[in-house]
Amino acid sequence: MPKNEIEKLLKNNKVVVFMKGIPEQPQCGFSNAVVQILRMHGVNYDSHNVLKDESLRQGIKEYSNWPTIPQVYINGEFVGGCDIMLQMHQSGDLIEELEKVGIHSELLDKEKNREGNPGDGKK
Ligand SMILES: N[C@@H](CCC(=O)N[C@@H](CS)C(=O)NCC(=O)O)C(=O)O
Ligand code: FES
Repeated sequence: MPKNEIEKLLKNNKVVVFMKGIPEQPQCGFSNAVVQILRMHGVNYDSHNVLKDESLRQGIKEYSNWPTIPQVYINGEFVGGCDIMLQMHQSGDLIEELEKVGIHSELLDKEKNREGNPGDGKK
């Protein structure tokens, strides 16, 4: 798939995921991990199933110069695959990156509620 076609896909949503399968039924553990992470943050995103489109499967790897699927894009920029998303999730960087593009992570609200909730066992 040519670069300009991919750019069109990237413009459709702030968060775009290229994966194997669909969010409701990922076809690979790596794609599933990314879906689970985004779900935890309550992020709305576009997803594209590369297993249904061989030219997309190859095209997206050339576009990002990244050899594997899944691939997550925020504001049209390649962010990473499964390992990077997991790291960013664990470090808190993902919340920050989402915030930068005006997406408020649901996980942030949950953390705040915990801190502000007396009797939750936290000191
Ligand atoms: N370590 C990778 C795991 C993803 C991965 O290894 N994907 C492989 C197997 S699903 C892949 O896309 N291979 C090329 C292909 O299937 O086109 C990550 O962080 O995303
Ligand atoms: S499809 Fe086999 S590891 Fe992803």
